[in-house]
Amino acid sequence: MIIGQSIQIQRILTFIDKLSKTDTTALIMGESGTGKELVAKMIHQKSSRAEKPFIPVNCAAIPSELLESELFGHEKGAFTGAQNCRYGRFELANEGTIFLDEIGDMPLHLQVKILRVIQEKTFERIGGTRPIQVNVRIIAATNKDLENEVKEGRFREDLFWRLNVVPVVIPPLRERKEDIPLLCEYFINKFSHKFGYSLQIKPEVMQIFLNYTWPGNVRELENLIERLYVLNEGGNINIKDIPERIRFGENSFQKELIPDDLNPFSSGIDLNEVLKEYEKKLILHALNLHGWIKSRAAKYLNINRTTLIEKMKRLNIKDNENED
Ligand SMILES: Nc1ncnc2c1ncn2[C@@H]1O[C@H](COP(=O)(O)OP(=O)(O)OP(=O)(O)O)[C@@H](O)[C@H]1O
Repeated sequence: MIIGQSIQIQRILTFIDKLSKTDTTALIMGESGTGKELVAKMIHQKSSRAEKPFIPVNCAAIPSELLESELFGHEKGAFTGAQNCRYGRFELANEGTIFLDEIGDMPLHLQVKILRVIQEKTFERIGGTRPIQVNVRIIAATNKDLENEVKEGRFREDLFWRLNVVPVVIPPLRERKEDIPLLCEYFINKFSHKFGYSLQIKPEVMQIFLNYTWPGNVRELENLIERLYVLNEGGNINIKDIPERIRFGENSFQKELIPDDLNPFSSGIDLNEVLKEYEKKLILHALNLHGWIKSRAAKYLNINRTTLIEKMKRLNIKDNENED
């Protein structure tokens, strides 16, 4: 089930409906963990091939020297150790769907064979001469910029255009934050069946989730909820239960970058947090420069003494006992 109320997810659901009524090749693009395999499975399950196999192949996880035999199989005696004839995944997926995950990592010589399967619906097993006919729908996915891979010569342009007939782009979770509460609810519900108890996320924790950038996308959120189930036997989830990486992730990263005004903040800026840190630095600088005499430091900063005291309290700057 694909969860999400964002416009982007609603649009993807419409795409899935349309794609499941046809037999065209589809290309799903998105960062790791955004749900590419889930979308591919859903297209298959809603299609007329639903009763037939859905065969996923992670092209990046299988060493390139094994990938060809994994995909296309081999004849008996095709190479040392090939004692029996072996069916490849294309044959196993016959009448169903093959999901070629991480297709951007597929070696060029295999891209040619894939192109031929798309165009002619035939291939040969390794060591074989007899063309084998298959009726397989191909859905491919990638987290790479395939157009760029084409430019760099690592991906065949003809295959790119063949795959890119109907591109589906799944945006990262940080670009559809309105899906986060729904996804939390969905995973809490899912794991409550497995663990036999439930969790509640406090609003301040949800705020942290909304501020975080989720580089591992939905998979990271799902893993976090499972982890919270393992470590907390039910009840409320408080801020202290959340790993520091998520609690302070972006902020601790930014703190290191503050001295350099023009640093490239690759994943966005929490302006209030950065300004607060910068203000604290300037106030500490002024206080140190003037021996922690607040009236002088305030004058140096061109603010009132009372404003300085107020700011020191807010920024948690401990007084150095030097009263003026
Ligand atoms: N919108 C969603 N609703 C419910 N579950 C989701 C959603 N998106 C992703 N998931 C879940 O998140 C996990 C990761 O999704 P999936 O494996 O489909 O991602 P992927 O993009 O194929 O990742 P990778 O590129 O690393 O292979 C899965 O458990 C999947 O069920």
